[in-house]
Amino acid sequence: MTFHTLNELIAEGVRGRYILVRSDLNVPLDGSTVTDDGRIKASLPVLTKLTDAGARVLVTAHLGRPKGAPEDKYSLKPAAARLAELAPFSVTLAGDTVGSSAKELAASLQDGQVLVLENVRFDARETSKDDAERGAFADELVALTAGNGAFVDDAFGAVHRKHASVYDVATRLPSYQGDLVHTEVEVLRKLTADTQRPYVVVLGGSKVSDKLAVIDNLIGKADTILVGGGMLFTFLAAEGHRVAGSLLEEDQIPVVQDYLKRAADAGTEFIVPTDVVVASKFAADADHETVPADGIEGSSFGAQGIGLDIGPDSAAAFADRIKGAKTVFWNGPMGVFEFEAFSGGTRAVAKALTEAEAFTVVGGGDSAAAVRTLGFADDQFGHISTGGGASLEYLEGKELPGLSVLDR
Ligand SMILES: Nc1ncnc2c1ncn2[C@@H]1O[C@H](COP(=O)(O)OP(=O)(O)O)[C@@H](O)[C@H]1O
Ligand SMILES: O=C(OP(=O)(O)O)[C@H](O)COP(=O)(O)O
Repeated sequence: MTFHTLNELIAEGVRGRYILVRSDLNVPLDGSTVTDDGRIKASLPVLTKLTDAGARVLVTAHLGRPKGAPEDKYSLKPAAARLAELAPFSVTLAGDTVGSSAKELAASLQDGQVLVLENVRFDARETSKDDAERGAFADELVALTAGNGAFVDDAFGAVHRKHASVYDVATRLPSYQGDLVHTEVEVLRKLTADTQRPYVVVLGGSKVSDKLAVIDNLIGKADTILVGGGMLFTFLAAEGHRVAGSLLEEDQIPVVQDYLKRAADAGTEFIVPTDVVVASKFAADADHETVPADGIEGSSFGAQGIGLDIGPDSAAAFADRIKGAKTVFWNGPMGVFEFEAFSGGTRAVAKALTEAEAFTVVGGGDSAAAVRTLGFADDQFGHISTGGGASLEYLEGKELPGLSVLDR
């Protein structure tokens, strides 16, 4: 695939033009505080280049997974405020996405200024499976560019989503690849073109069904897949164990059983935790204890117990595998690292990556936030990617709608 670049767009001239930029501002929040601004910082260079060149920039972005209607807790307010603090240009947030506020503020936008539109997922059409519905929303976004606009996709974390602000707008406007997307794709392209083995993939996090789907194509590609985070319970259930109140995708149990069956023949080894930290409730101050992975319901909390981290034996086994690898890709925290009591597995995995003599990539909004929150520095890893699901889908060899739509 070849893409029109941001530099080409700037060379064509952007002064006075409305440039629609899809950024990934999906940052972790604690109330209205941004707890990791990595994605905002990663979005700055493209916005700075465009504003320096005199563009009127309209930023589209999502935050979380609202249900197609405005919800205060998913507002881009905190992200836009942090962007405004960091940016050398003026930033305003519209009160809506394509409504009267967006239209009025866009109309009065000056050269070199940025208007962030409210969370695109406040409109159900953004994520609709229906092409016409998404198209109608894309038309309204494009209308804000006043007839002479262009589109820049710089939201690497969302390139695997066939959503209106990622995909459909690119079919309606001259479209360009942002520098962040370019850099991220280059790193992953090199990783897939020349994978040094052993190649270890570490998976965790809470987007369990998304990630279980990705594993299918990693079987036969990765030498070892370490399974932690929320998805480990579906693996334990697939092995016939009871997981009490832990995260479980019951309908995925047969899928995981199939993975486990196919893996050995394909030369991929799954390593599933042998011990788990079980808590009385989902809270920072919950009572907790470490139990064998096949004894979760036997913890003091019985059927109420929730597995919130991998146990220390599993963390040590994972660390060993990671240290023996030549390539490591990690997406998804091993546990609820936001609570200190359940951060041990994530910390151990992060430390092992920093100690491995390997090319290491950490992908995902929360995974990147985790390593920084736990005190690691970005330069201790080969690459910290802004996209978790997007990176994984790239590595499994899937076509990413947000990239293929930009192919010239
Ligand atoms: N056992 C678990 N139960 C519930 N949530 C978990 C568990 N392990 C990890 N998580 C949560 O997963 C979240 C990150 O998941 P995800 O969004 O999939 O990762 P990323 O953003 O890195 O792709 C974190 O907020 C963490 O608290
Ligand atoms: O946080 C994101 O993905 P990630 O958790 O896989 O890194 C992106 O912003 C995409 O969000 P989505 O998975 O709700 O489409």
